[in-house]
Amino acid sequence: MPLPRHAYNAHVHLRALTTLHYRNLSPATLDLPRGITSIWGENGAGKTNLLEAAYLALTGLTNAPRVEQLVTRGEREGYVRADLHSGGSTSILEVGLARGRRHVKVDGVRARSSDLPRGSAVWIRPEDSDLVYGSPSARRAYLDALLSRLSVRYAHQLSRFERTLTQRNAALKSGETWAMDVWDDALVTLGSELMTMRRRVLVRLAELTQAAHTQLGGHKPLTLALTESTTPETYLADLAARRAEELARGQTVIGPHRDDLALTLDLFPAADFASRGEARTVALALRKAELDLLRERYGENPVLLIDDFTAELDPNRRQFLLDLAHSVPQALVTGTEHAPGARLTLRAESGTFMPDAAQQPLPAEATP
Ligand SMILES: Nc1ncnc2c1ncn2[C@@H]1O[C@H](COP(=O)(O)OP(=O)(O)OP(=O)(O)O)[C@@H](O)[C@H]1O
Repeated sequence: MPLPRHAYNAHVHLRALTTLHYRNLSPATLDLPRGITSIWGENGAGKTNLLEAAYLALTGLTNAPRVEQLVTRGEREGYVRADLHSGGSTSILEVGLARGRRHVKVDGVRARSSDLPRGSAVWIRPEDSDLVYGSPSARRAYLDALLSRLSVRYAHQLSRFERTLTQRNAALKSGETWAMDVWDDALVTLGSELMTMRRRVLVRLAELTQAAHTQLGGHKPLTLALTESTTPETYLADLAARRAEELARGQTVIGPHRDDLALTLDLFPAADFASRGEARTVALALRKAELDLLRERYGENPVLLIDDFTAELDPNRRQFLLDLAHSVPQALVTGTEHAPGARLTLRAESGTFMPDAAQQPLPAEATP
């Protein structure tokens, strides 16, 4: 079923993306129209790097384990900048990468990563199947990242929880239990709030994921549920009951850091039983739900970043991706061939992106 075009009026428009010393990308500013920008080229040309740079500049987020990896080898510092039109005005979002850290500015003023508009982009990647096949930590990371983008409070409480957990684990390892009640109280307060917020979001996330799964032609019933190691109501008592085990293992064995987002297909755990195609369909449904939740939360359409639509061999799923790209006001779509219906087509080659003369551009749309 084709998706409605431009279901929401308000949207963000990434007008230009600048990169300097970012991975293999040549320093450049790319002017980007609304509609689909197709970026195509051979393996290793830098297509993923460009989407990663756009995601970082828009949201302040990265999947890279270390910031150093983002800086061009041999350089000391890197930089990305997004000229973002949203809500009638244009903001300049800048992320500097230096000494292993991200340095953020919004309109020239120093800011925190959390000040960037976290609902401004959704990134769909071939690796998303790891959400289904990977360990619980991959699904927890998806849930935590999504909730952190929906709620500044969640992001804040999550980082406080993680700090408290580290300190509590250190106390367990050293056997210094004299302050354990203090750690327990802090952990339970923070962890219970995280669990409650996860439960609340899960209801809508499940509805939206199931709807997208059906749209994608997934035939088996899909369910999403939280597998919880404890509950807000029993957390404190459960910690006390597990104290001896925790001391023996030197770590906190229950809490939201141990929970999972259980995905079942036809009542069987998708992680163990889904076929490769079924897993890909579930992963795409989760990303579509992320897009829907972000636009419900912020009332704006995020910029959609689709990495390697050509990796999608199933015709239904490939069409779904292209329909999705057409259903939002702006999408950057990479692949080893060009995406049909693009307003701008860029040929990627060794970290450079040149307008593709062979592709007839569509007429530009008026911008406010
Ligand atoms: N920090 C870095 N400095 C320089 N080059 C890097 C850095 N990090 C990654 N690269 C290189 O960037 C190149 C392009 O990677 P990228 O994943 O963007 O390619 P791609 O066009 O998406 O390819 P594919 O179609 O295979 O996914 C790779 O050859 C990689 O080695």
